Amino acid sequence: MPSIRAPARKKATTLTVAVKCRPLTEKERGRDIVRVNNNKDVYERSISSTISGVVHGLNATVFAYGSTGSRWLSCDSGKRWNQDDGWNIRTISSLGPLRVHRLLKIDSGRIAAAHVTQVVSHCMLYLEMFFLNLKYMFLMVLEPDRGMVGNNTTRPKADVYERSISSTISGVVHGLNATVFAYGSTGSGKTYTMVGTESDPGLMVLSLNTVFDFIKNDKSSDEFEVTCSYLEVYNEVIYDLLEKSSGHLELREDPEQGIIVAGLRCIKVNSADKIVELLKVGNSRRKTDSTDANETSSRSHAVLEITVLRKQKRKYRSQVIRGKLALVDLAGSERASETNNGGQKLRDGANINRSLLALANCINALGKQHKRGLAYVPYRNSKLTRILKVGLSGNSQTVMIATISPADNQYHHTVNTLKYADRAKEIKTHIQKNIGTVDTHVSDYQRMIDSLQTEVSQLKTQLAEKESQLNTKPTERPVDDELSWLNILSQETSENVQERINLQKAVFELEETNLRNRTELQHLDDGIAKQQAIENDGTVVQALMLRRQLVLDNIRDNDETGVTYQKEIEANENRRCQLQDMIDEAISNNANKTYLRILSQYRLLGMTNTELQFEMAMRDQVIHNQRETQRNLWSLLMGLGLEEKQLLKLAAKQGITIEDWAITPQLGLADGTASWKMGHERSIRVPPFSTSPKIRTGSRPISQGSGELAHTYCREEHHSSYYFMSHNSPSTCMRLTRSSENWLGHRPTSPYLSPDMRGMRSSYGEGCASTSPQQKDEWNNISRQSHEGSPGGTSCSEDPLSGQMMSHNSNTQGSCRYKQAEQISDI
Ligand SMILES: Nc1ncnc2c1ncn2[C@@H]1O[C@H](COP(=O)(O)OP(=O)(O)OP(=O)(O)O)[C@@H](O)[C@H]1O
Repeated sequence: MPSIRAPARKKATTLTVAVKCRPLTEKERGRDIVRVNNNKDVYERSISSTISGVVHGLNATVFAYGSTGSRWLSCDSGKRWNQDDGWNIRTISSLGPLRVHRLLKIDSGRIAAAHVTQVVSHCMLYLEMFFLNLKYMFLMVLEPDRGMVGNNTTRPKADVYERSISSTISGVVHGLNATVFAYGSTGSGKTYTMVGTESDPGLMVLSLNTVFDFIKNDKSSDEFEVTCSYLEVYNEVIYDLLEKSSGHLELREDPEQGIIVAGLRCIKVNSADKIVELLKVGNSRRKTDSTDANETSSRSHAVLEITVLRKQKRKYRSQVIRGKLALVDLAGSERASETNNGGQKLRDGANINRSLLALANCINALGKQHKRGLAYVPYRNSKLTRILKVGLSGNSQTVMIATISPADNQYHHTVNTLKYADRAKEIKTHIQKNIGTVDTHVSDYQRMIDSLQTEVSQLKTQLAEKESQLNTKPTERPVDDELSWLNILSQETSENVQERINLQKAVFELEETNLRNRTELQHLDDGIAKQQAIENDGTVVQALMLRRQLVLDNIRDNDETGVTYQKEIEANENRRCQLQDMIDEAISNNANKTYLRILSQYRLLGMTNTELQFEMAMRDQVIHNQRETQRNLWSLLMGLGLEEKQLLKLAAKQGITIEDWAITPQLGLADGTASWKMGHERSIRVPPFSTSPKIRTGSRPISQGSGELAHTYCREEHHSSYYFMSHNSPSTCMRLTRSSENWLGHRPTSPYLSPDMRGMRSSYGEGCASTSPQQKDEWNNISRQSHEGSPGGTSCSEDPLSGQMMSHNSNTQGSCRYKQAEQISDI
């Protein structure tokens, strides 16, 4: 019986941006250019009583009057407010949370900050200030007490914490995601803010205390489980800080959980102290170095992730909610001239700057409110931005702490940081509770990957044994050299695969964005034509034209980026061919067949693993889209005037369970014994650049067995034909059978298919953008051949890695795949 679950309610929220200024260091004495000017007094003494009238239904207007030139907003300035600066309380509406803005002010190269703080309950108060130079408003500005770094006279971090993120953190125990990251130039105090010291613990420690305090004081019968992981991204490689000698880790995308790092150690913890211990160990492994700008400069980005699983036992059923908290300490942006670095440090710096630039570009794209949804957000340009993706635009309540230095020589960095912080305020995220059951489709894939990983680790052990044997035989030294050379090749191959996957995904996302843009363009054209023909409202037409131009500009920009990606894909493909030739040659020349076979198999499994992740990401994307469609369907139903109660009653009559308050991701994917009347809708991705997404109705659900989640079928899944791999001996072939219980050695088609096949694959821009009827037929033929071409559904094609012919097996999946091909061919 299909169970139906409602889409979790989403709440739009904006990034909370706090600016934190560190104290001067001894070296910087007397070079302070930052003033945090507290205007509380001004407020208290002049307008607070006026404002409090607002909650009693009175309107209030405050304006400043005075001659030009005075921009200070302090009580002693004599001339309080300046008209040019334009104090302007614009909107006062009843009921709503209080908005407190603090202001940063740039004046003739000196930076000053002013803030307005006052709590006026139940009244939304927008205060805006305009300055001649730059205009900044922040939710909060955290100033240092007047003192020097090291004199321990700075404002206690607990204060910062209380005022900025404690409420965000407590959401985590209620199933919400939260991200807190510190952003600023090198030496501005990011690590101090996030990690802290023994006497002045950072936000990481304070957050953990909040989480555990909550759990300790919880009076319900809920069970809690807290796990923690700690990773660093150094030179674009991810390492596990909780592993003594961590290997390189890979990123994987999950529609529910966002980006996850495969193989990252998650440790169960039951006290904040335990995590602090782990933090200490992790920090000692972190790559730091001394530079001219900072004696202990972090050369990597570190991410501490705390997951809180809360098992709620309810009367009728139990549910699990999962909140995740990511605390990120970024490496600092730096100028080579300031750090005086050379060699490895210079290279590290370049990598740090590249990933921070990628982050800045994402913030820019996301912060352009008028362009929201139109511009492509280049998350894929760095591991850091992929890790922060959920925090920047997904299901997360996010706090950005912009750290600045008060010293004059940091002026440009400070302005830069403030610029990005200002932009980041516009970024919107959507938070929703993570309520779920464990047996989602993800667990199937996870099992498959786990099984592959087990195999990979077994092969690793065999390799290590073989290597130690070789090391004990001096006569075999040349073989040893050859082997390490092969290892390098193997490593390069896997990097090449990873790069290809990233590029494919980037193209995929880019075209997804442009698909939306083109859909909007079509609607705009229709709207303009209608306006011109019927209503002829000049203002509306002008507005539509303006929007049209904006959309067109974005399409052009995105297309240009797409061309660059295509070039990179070609270069990547050429490199792959070179690597393959080298490996093949080595295999045919080398006598140590056993070792090479293991090595080759190891390499293939590694690639299979990566490809599976690609496959999963694609599927996840489809599932994600489908959920969106269902959400829309649900809204439609509600919009039709149907009451939730009626709907639930109707569903109950049909024997359909509706979990909680609405419909399920499985809507329309029933197993045939029960059906949702409006169900079986299936969102199918249309080729890029077509005019509108289509929703299919009435097609028979394809199921792999009762109770199992059916999968969404769409164009990008077509590359997932599974086949046997034939190596030296057929007996060593991996069995590629798909079952809902177990995935053994499945191998989806390589991203490096023969050109014909590739043309049909998910690489948008290759296959999808221009799929002609002829191509569709060709694809369908290939698909049919591969699934029913030979007895038992076995057919042959070239091994993309070895060039040998391989048999394809279409097991039970075959007929389903053939159905998919038919469905696609009508699009
Ligand atoms: N609020 C503060 N109170 C006291 N000392 C501070 C404060 N903030 C920073 N510092 C000190 O300033 C120096 C630089 O800080 P920190 O290492 O945190 O900078 P960072 O931004 O993380 O630099 P990088 O990006 O190079 O790692 C350190 O010596 C730190 O102890």
